[in-house]
Amino acid sequence: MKKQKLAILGSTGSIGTQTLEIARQHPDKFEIVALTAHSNWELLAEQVHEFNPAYVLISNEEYYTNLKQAVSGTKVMSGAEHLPAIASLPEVDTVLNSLVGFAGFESTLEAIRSGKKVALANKESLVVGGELIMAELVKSEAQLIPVDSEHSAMLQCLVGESMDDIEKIIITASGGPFREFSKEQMQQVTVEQALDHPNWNMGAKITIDSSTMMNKGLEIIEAHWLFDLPVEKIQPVIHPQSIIHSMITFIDGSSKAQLGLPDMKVPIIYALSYPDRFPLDTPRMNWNEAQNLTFEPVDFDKFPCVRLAMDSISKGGYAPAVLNAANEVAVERFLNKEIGYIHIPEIVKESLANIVLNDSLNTETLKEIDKETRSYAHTIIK
Ligand SMILES: NC(=O)C1=CN([C@@H]2O[C@H](COP(=O)(O)OP(=O)(O)OC[C@H]3O[C@@H](n4cnc5c(N)ncnc54)[C@H](OP(=O)(O)O)[C@@H]3O)[C@@H](O)[C@H]2O)C=CC1
Ligand SMILES: CC(=O)[C@@H](O)[C@H](O)COP(=O)(O)O
Ligand SMILES: [Mn+2]
Repeated sequence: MKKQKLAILGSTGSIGTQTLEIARQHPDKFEIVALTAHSNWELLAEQVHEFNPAYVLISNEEYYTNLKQAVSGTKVMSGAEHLPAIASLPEVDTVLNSLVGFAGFESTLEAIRSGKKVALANKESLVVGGELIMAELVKSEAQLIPVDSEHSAMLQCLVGESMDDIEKIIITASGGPFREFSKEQMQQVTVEQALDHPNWNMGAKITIDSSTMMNKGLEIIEAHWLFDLPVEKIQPVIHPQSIIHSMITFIDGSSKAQLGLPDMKVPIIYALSYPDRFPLDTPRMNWNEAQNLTFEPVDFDKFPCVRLAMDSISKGGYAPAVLNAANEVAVERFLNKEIGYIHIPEIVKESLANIVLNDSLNTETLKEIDKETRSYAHTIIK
């Protein structure tokens, strides 16, 4: 079998390193052509020594010299502006986009324009520019396969089904570390508490998003674009065990669910092997050990970010990009202990109310609105 040639954008992160674990298990199936990181040049250099890619890029130029001196036999590049070029390298079959935030958008777009198979972890790409990405997808031979666990579950439930038969998607949410907190307790939340996700070990930004449930809001927007469904047909439900990764209810009342331990290697390998499956050596569910699978409604009052995200997609245009940029700034400032936890939804709400652009959507104005919103959000914080 011909090896799948991979470019992993964000190879030093949580998803990137797990993708490399999969490549390590399957040296006969994957060849690593390109790796990128932002600042962690030491880990990137180790990855280069192990996987020997033809290209390596460090987006933070400060670390170019360190990286260049640490590796040989690989083309070393620096600067975030070159990420889309890595995503469209002619020798690459599959782009695994595990960058975090808006920084991943242009690479997704470019990978699709150049006809790649795109295994997409970077949900923010679809949040900010879903309309542009889906328009490019229909024009090219590219494939867009979600890595996000819920969307992978949806895709797996939809194999062999007709899209017309979907009544609704049930997107599950763990509820994060503050599921049982009162609104008063939420006022005192610390960074350490918010980074302590009950089920998943992930990068810092998505872990904070899970705690505010903005993650679920972003994922509803992601599902809206991936499966071409109105937001009203995507219902979030709290499932604290994170065993059911999502469900589809069909027009005859039947529902399908995809289950498994909370382990991102499963959706990652599914995206890489789709439409086939590759074996994966990872822990299995023990079905003899009884475990309760429970469900609760989402408390939209305690987690206002979910509604803000749903409203932003209903508003359309640039609103989701404003939501995303304000959230990225608020999360970063919270992680730096510069604002309180409860300020995160406030900053997003105020940005959405004040930044409006009615122009038709394109990449350049998307970049401008992202920049403008970031600057506005920092101003509110001041
Ligand atoms: N982790 C998970 O389990 C899941 C993650 N996702 C999504 O996948 C994406 C990646 O998440 P995760 O792996 O947790 O994130 P991490 O923070 O762990 O990793 C992010 C990666 O992107 C690089 N990076 C960070 N900032 C920039 C930037 N400005 N420009 C270019 N590269 C950058 C980092 O480099 P460096 O290490 O040098 O900083 C790192 O390689 C996110 O969109 C997230 O929402 C979705 C579902 C599950
Ligand atoms: C693993 C994954 O896909 C994350 O997006 C996960 O869903 C986060 O958990 P929450 O359900 O708490 O947002
Ligand atoms: Mn998810």
